[in-house]
Amino acid sequence: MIKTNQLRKVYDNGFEAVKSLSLHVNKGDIYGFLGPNGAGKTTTIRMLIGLIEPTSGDLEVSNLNVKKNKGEIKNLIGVLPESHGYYEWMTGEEYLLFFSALHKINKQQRKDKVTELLDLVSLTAKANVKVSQYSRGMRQRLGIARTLIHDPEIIFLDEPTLGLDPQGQKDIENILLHLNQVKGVTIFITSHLLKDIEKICNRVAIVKAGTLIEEDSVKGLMDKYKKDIHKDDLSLEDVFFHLTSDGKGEQ
Ligand SMILES: Nc1ncnc2c1ncn2[C@@H]1O[C@H](COP(=O)(O)OP(=O)(O)OP(=O)(O)O)[C@@H](O)[C@H]1O
Repeated sequence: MIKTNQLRKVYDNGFEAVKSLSLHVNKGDIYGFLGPNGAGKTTTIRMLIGLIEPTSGDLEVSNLNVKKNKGEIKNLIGVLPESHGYYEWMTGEEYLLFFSALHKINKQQRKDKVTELLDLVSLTAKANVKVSQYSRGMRQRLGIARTLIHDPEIIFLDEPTLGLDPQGQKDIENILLHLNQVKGVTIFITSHLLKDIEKICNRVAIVKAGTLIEEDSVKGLMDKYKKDIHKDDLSLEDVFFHLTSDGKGEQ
């Protein structure tokens, strides 16, 4: 579903944020893309969605070369960036109707689609309330609904639970599990909340300083490292720290 081969990004100031990254995301995965701050996660997502050009390397999304098929890929993916603005003066329903029009969804189908999505993210009761009055959790759920307006095959979510309380985090997790299991959407997600990632992801990649350290199923990683980390009830977080901490902070 997503394939990168020796993907590399050197920014204009000469900083190499992503170094020879080869990733494989399968159809139907909930794929956790993990790494400390500054590891290159957002940079990688921006290349995968065609927002910035890689310096070198190949990347495919849905069997299409991203560099050559930007227009087509836009129709196949949904994106929730790390920080994004809302049109505060619109109601939740108006906001989704606006984006369904941008995606050129048939006029008759727009209202039905928006009603379905508001229900999916539990915002039906708030459909006619202005976004300016939404809590952070409601905004994130509305953002997820927005990514789904054109029925994408894959969604990219950059820290969707950032700043949410435990209930807000759980709500997002439940929506993502439903989308994946019932609708078959492939999900590429970054998060620093490793306990949640462990619960919902089937596969993960761990990156550090732009380099891939591991890519495996959650169970595969646990099995691989349990002999090195002597701990009962080993968690993904333990494996993450084992692989990424060297006493140094962000570089
Ligand atoms: N436009 C840019 N020009 C130069 N360097 C950049 C640019 N954007 C990001 N970087 C640097 O590239 C590195 C990777 O940044 P990126 O945002 O991709 O990391 P991240 O893994 O998403 O981090 P976080 O977990 O903090 O969101 C960082 O050191 C960052 O400062």
